[in-house]
Amino acid sequence: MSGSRYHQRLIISWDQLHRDVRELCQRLVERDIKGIVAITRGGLIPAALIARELDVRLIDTVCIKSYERMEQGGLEVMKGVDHDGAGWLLVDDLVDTGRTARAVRDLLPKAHFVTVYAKPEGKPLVDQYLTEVAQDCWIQFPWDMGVAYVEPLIDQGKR
Ligand SMILES: O=P(O)(O)OC[C@H]1O[C@H](OP(=O)(O)OP(=O)(O)O)[C@H](O)[C@@H]1O
Ligand SMILES: O=c1[nH]c(=O)c2nc[nH]c2[nH]1
Ligand SMILES: [Mg+2]
Repeated sequence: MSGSRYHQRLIISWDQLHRDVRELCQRLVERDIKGIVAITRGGLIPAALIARELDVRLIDTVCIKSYERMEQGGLEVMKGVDHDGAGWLLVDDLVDTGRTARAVRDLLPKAHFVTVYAKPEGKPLVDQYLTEVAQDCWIQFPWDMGVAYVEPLIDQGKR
């Protein structure tokens, strides 16, 4: 993270993510949802979990390419949709600077836009989110991590 605008890291486990998405769903359960549009790729996982909780079978995608690791590059919409989002739930894992959200909002202005996590710069662009995270915090998602063996302290030459 040296030299980057991220100075903290928030590790999110699969279990934490699942609990967070379920909590977000508590606030969505009353809505009449035509279908879900997931913003690839990060939105695909919460979208699948939301679809299970709310019994939604119609799922579409908006395919966007923006970040390469922690660096934000040019934003490319690889696939859009042919409607304005009315009645649809638009789902992403997080909103950070809001650049992705702004581009997708233009494509689906009438969708109800939700993310699991939101940082201050991006949060005004979504209709609902569960947890606010500091702007300088990198959220480390479980699909970008793996379980690794940790050497006992006694064997690490700490004594
Ligand atoms: O608010 P922003 O600054 O635009 O950042 C948020 C976006 O960045 C991440 O996607 P990313 O572009 O890394 O692609 P991915 O979902 O395919 O991993 C995340 O899933 C959001 O879509
Ligand atoms: O995995 C991620 N964590 C983040 O905090 C983030 N911000 C933009 N894009 C991101 N991807
Ligand atoms: Mg994304």
